[in-house]
Amino acid sequence: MKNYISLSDIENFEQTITEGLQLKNNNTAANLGKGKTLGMLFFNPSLRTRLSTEKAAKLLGMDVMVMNADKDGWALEFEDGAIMNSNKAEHIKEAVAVLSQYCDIIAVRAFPGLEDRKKDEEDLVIKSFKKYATVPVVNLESATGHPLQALTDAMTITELQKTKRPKVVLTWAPHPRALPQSVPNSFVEAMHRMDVDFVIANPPGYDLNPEVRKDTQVFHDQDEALKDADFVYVKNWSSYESYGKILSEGSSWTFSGKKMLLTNDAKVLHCLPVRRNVVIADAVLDSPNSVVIQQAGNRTFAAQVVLKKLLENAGENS
Ligand SMILES: NCCC[C@H](NC(=O)CCC(=O)O)C(=O)O
Ligand SMILES: NC(=O)OP(=O)(O)O
Repeated sequence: MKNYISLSDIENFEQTITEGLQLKNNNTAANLGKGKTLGMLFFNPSLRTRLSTEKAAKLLGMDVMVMNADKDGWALEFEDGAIMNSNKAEHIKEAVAVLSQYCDIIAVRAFPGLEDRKKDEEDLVIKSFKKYATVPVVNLESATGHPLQALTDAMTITELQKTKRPKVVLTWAPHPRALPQSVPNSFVEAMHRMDVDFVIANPPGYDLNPEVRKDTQVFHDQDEALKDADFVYVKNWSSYESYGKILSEGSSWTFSGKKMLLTNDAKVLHCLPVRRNVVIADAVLDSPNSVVIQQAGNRTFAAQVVLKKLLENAGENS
């Protein structure tokens, strides 16, 4: 693996899931990253991604540098040929070229603006890092995807599945703020690469990008979709069609104890942070069906297997 920008950078998905779960039980790569540095740049807040990726790097023996690039760095210009006489002090070309000398792997978080669909779909920040970096680049959640989260989700389902082909439901839930489609996009991509019976439930107007969901069955009736589910992934996202908009409060879509009864005693996943009693009810989050803490724990090992593959590839090429 040269970079980890999207799930498609993983060649053998099943093998990667297995390797991630093996690392959880037995850290066989504790020295692989000795003398190497991971640099992480955050343009948005984070708890899990920041700390689990730092931990993963340290489990591989790497040094880690973290920067809140939105607050502490110079305002970056991304446009080619820009005349920089306004508020942007540094061009991405210099910034990334410099970072590539300090770091052996660069990881970046940059959420979408959710105002201009075309612009967000260009995923300019992460793509620019990839373009100008001379070292591998990792996506810590970009405008269109959150592939470290999706690998974690796939590992968690694999770890917990009791049947060969479980039913997995991705359901939309309400939220007071407009959120990215990045997490559901990458989760859909992950489910397409697993042997699962996968469906999506969301209100009308919230259908995800057709290029991502492909031929996945979409229910606009949540109760119908939840029937016999073995895993329910609850997540809010803003509208893709009416781009970035909140179309309805949709409180009837909150994942409650009553909704839980429609499922096959399903395990409930969420990437966190979760708004209690808006997205998922206390009765569910505080029940044994909720696996959100185990899921967040797996973030470390998803990050570890990705960093391991990037280090191995760099080692082969040096
Ligand atoms: N990576 C975890 C999710 C990050 C982001 N959630 C948020 O911004 C929630 C913040 C809030 O609840 O106000 C999202 O949905 O993509
Ligand atoms: N799930 C996730 O990415 O969490 P953070 O936003 O806290 O990193």
